[in-house]
Amino acid sequence: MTVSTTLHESEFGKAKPIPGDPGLPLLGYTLHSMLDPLGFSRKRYDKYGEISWSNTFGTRMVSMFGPDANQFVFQNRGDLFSNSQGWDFFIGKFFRRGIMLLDFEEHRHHRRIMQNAFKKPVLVQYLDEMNHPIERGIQKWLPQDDFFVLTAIKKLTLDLATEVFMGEKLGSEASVLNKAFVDTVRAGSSVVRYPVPGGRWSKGLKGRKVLEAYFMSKIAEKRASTGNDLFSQLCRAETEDGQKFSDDDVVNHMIFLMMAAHDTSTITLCTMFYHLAKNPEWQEKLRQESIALGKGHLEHDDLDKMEGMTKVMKEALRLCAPVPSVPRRTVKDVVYKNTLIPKDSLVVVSPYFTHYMPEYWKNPKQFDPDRFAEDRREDKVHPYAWVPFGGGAHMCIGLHFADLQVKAILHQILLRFKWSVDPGYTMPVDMTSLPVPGDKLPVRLEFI
Ligand code: HEM
Repeated sequence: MTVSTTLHESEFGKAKPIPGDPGLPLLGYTLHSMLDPLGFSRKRYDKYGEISWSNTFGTRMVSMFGPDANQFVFQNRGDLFSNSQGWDFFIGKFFRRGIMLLDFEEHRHHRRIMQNAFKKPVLVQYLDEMNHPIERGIQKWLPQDDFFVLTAIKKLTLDLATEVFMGEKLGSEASVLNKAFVDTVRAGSSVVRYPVPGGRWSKGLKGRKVLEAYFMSKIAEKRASTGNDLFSQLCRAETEDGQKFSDDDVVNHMIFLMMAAHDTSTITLCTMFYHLAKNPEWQEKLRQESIALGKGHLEHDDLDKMEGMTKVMKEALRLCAPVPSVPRRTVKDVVYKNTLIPKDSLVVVSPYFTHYMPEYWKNPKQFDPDRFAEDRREDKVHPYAWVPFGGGAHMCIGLHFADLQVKAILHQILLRFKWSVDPGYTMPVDMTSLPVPGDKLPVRLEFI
């Protein structure tokens, strides 16, 4: 692979411009990329190869496809790509100064502090704190023919976030916070991207203010507490040389973390639910695995024992990457495989597209968890072929948290319920924001 991190005279001379075309007047390829992102990306890849430009979302966007491109962008050797300038257009107003929107040395500094809130002993505590609220949540579920999985899982993960992240027992304050949080998250996908009264954008700005005021009002109490919730952990988090977060940092990181954790875990669980409904033999296999464990609540040491569940989770993350594409902006001229990406280009890599490349995956559209079995390990064909959590300096800090949360929830559900869909059913995926079941995924839910 001829990639370089610094632009030498000789490379600059030889480098070609990025191929591409603008698409329709005004709209460009916005509709294509929202309605059928996979088909659209495949056409671009077949026509132009790994890198091409188009007009999408009212701006010139450079798409980079495949594992080599993922590696180049995620590794970001030489600090070529800015995260903050990439994400800013989409979520900057609502999640400003969240860790994913920081760059380079400042980002590394914040990450070193935050890492302390995600170490193994802390994760063990999060899991302990989570099991009872999960049980309380799913005990309220009742067997029915049209059980909407997305609605139920969203509520469960949001309630968990309030308890495990904020340390709030559910009451009137929690529902105000939940609403503020939902409004803030929804605003990122507004079509009208300015504050029309009553519109998504202005609700998002209001929601952000409510969250800021709430977190700020609790800081002193949390700094003094010995609580196990993420909020207390961030207040206490400290590097070996004594670096800590300021009050503003804690507030910004909490608001970002709530968002990063909630939708992504919900999407993963919905995808697992769907494929386990379509493949009842896998559902039963996982149930037997959970029964064999012999306990109602999963503990941290059990995570690696859940072999079947691990494979199904990996396959769900492959089939539906919760963060389907990841933006960056070049802060200098960059040469990638002899193509010049000029400074200030909006660049997007696509875990979603990579996960469906037949060049790397056997029958990529098929649900086949055993592709992750030790004797196959299709994901090992390239270190950046399976990238639901990204890679490099900004790689998801919550990936182990996600693992334990998703598994702890699914374990309890499997022990209590079975679920199915009609054989002809196919779940529509709404890709206008993050990929969610377009029909909220109705299943037939029964007690086992
Ligand atoms: C299945 C669930 C999840 C998926 C698929 C996922 C995916 C991702 C991806 C792709 C990124 C990289 C974005 C980039 O490079 O610009 C990321 C970053 C991040 N994720 Fe996750 N995530 C998940 C769950 C979580 C959870 C549960 C948490 C917190 C508890 C979390 C916290 C974060 C944070 C803080 C970052 C930014 C890290 C940084 O910039 O240094 N994520 N996630």
